[in-house]
Amino acid sequence: MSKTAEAFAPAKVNLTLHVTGQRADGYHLLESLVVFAGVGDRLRGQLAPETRLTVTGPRAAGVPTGDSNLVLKAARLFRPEVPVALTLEKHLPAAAGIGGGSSDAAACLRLLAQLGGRALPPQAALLTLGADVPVCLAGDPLRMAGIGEDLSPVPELPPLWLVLVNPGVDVPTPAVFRALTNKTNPPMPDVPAFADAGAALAWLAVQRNDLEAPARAQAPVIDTVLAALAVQPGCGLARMSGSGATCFGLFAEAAAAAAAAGALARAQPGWWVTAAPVLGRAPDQLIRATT
Ligand SMILES: C[C@@](CO)(OP(=O)(O)O)[C@H](O)COP(=O)(O)OP(=O)(O)OC[C@H]1O[C@@H](n2ccc(N)nc2=O)[C@H](O)[C@@H]1O
Ligand SMILES: Nc1ncnc2c1ncn2[C@@H]1O[C@H](COP(=O)(O)OP(=O)(O)O)[C@@H](O)[C@H]1O
Repeated sequence: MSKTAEAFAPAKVNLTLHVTGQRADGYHLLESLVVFAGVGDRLRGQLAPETRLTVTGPRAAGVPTGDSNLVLKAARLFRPEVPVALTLEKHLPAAAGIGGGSSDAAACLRLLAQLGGRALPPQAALLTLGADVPVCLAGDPLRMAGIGEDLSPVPELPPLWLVLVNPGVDVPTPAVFRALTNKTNPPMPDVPAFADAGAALAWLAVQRNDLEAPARAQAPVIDTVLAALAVQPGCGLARMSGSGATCFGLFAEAAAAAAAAGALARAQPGWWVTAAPVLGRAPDQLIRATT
């Protein structure tokens, strides 16, 4: 039987996202505290005569299955090729500010490195897939700067839980960056070591997501989502992730997060709502050989 492996592609969440400048090529300079959630897509692979991709799962609709899928773009970075039959099980909404495609690409790189016994491609190659791919490949809570290539460690975070909410509107990333009027906003201070979840929430509350205002202007339902999250018992912070439209509530208690997710799902059956822990440092848990 040929070798198989499975990789988890967790949702990426920008707990903060400060836009501090713009490069000559138009890309924006960011400073972001990035974490990963215990909810995500799954990618399974088996060595095969040639590379092919099947997309399944509850959020498969609308995800490209051909060459524009970031999984196939990632697979193509291996030269010579590692031919593999891939099944991507989509659980995350696409184009939603939680890096679904970037995290899938990172999962594919881990999977092919494992199955083919190869080294991971260099960082310059990763950036050709997307600015979020290096942080997704690292898979750790990190401070992200530059356009996404400059990653540095942060002190271990206290246990925290997320409620992720996507109202089902599309806000394309380039359009949100284009609509941002002030490109030079104050930087994000160094992330301190937090004594507990309360200290982390207090620090995060005075940081920002600079893309929230332009995204809200394009999709006013984001205001409704943020307001609905903020009033949930135990919600310490409600903010948008990335370029939206997914927003998160941050909680110190798992039970409060689960209760909030239940209440929001009942009140808004058309929204994608899920509760999940913030993952700690354990990128090796993101891949496992299945034979
Ligand atoms: C905004 C962020 C924050 O983590 O997240 P998402 O909203 O995508 O999840 C990312 O920087 C997005 O990363 P990613 O989605 O990989 O972006 P890319 O495909 O490289 O770029 C899409 C487009 O966004 C704009 N872009 C992206 C990154 C950046 N630092 N500056 C930009 O101006 C550019 O217009 C680019 O053409
Ligand atoms: N595996 C994939 N999953 C989701 N979207 C993908 C994938 N491959 C390519 N795409 C395309 O990438 C775009 C960005 O998707 P995604 O990474 O989920 O969003 P975001 O950058 O907002 O976090 C989508 O418009 C989608 O068409």
